[in-house]
Amino acid sequence: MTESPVHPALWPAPVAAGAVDATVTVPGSKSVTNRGLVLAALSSEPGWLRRPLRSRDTLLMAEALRTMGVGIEETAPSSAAATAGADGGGGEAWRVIPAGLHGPATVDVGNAGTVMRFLPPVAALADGAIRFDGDPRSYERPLDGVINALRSLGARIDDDGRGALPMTVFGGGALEGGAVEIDASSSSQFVSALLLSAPRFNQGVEVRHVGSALPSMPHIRMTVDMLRSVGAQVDTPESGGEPNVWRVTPGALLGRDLIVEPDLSNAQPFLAAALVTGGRVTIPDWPERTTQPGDALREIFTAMGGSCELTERGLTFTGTGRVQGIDVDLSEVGELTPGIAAVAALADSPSTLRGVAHLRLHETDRLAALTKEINELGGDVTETEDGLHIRPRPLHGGIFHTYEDHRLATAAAVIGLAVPGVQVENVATTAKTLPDFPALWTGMLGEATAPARRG
Ligand SMILES: O=C(O)C1=C[C@@H](OP(=O)(O)O)[C@@H](O)[C@H](O)C1
Ligand SMILES: C=C(OP(=O)(O)O)C(=O)O
Repeated sequence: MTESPVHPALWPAPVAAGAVDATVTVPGSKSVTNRGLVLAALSSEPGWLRRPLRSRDTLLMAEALRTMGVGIEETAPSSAAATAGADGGGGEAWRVIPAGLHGPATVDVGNAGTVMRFLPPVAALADGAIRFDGDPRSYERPLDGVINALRSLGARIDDDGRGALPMTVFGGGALEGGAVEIDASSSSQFVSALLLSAPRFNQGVEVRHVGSALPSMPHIRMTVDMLRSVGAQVDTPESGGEPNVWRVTPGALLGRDLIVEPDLSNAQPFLAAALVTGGRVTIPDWPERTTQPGDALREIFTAMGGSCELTERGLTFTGTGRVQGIDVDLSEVGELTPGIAAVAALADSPSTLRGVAHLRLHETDRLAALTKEINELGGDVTETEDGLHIRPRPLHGGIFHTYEDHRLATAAAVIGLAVPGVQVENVATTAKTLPDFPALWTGMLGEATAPARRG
């Protein structure tokens, strides 16, 4: 159904005139916003999401829930409330009003992993047929773990036999739930999907992961934390349970008032700008404690050549002007890989990025795309079985193709800071999670720059 948006235009990535020195306010987290929407929709009372991310992935989530009957109202804060920060900082808020979930409905997942994985369990609780469709790439992304688990928990689902989109969930108004085994080694989102809806299953759920290592564990912790914050009882391996087993007890969820944290993975290109230009970037509202994987950037980028400080102003990252390569296992924080690869391509020593074989099934095959695009600029990147080996080389300008992958586009912009003539194909694809990226980027570069320390 939905054709993915085509924006073939080339965006000339700006070269940094010197060391950046900027404060960049990053919009809300995709992962928190979409979990917040699902949990609020399943609650027994209305709730609020303040500073929600408004991007393609989150608007698709909101629209899908609306088509199943949930009320999601946009509220623009009064100017007085905005000044006082009463809405959590002056941004828009969403009021979510749960209602009886029903079909018939059609859900457009776009290419959002969170929408295609988190909503089938919600649809199984609805009354009526819910059809799921999306961008061509969504047909290729793994969904079998969710489909098979839901079938074994009592749902009726018609797909074309591949265990993938498009498909229809025939909701019966309730789902039995219970114990289920899944192999979630291709996406942690399978586990998150089952846990998020489980308080509403008659028997709750016991999810047992069987298979090779689970990626993106912080995202599962985010799911558990957010479930607990709306009153769900969750047992986890970390809380003394069995390894690889999560249990959710059935029960009503509370409506709550959630202020969405800035998206720390989307802070990555801006922090990378400080690193590669030997400058300084502050991200306001960086949380002191968070389950977001982007928090790991403090350690990873420090190891690559900088220092950071968390104060009441936010996180300030300061580059030294020297960028070192890194040997790092990114299995917990896979979505940071494109941005780290971009910095590694500009470093003064080789890097090995490991533990991210599952990135071949993300928005695009990220390992193949990064290898091809960096090498076409003169780089020396090879794919390994589970990651990338990057040997820095002097790079030159050229077209950087982005394969409708927001993180390929932001990675290209980072390289463009140091390499004249990089043209980013379809920079508008950043709208998946960061619609204002080009304006934020030029805004950052428009703030004071000091003579570059790099080189
Ligand atoms: O649950 C989430 O919000 C996410 C989980 C991760 O998915 P995978 O485990 O499929 O990598 C991550 O890469 C994605 O960007 C967001
Ligand atoms: C993998 C990602 O997204 P999705 O939620 O579509 O899986 C990502 O944002 O890097």
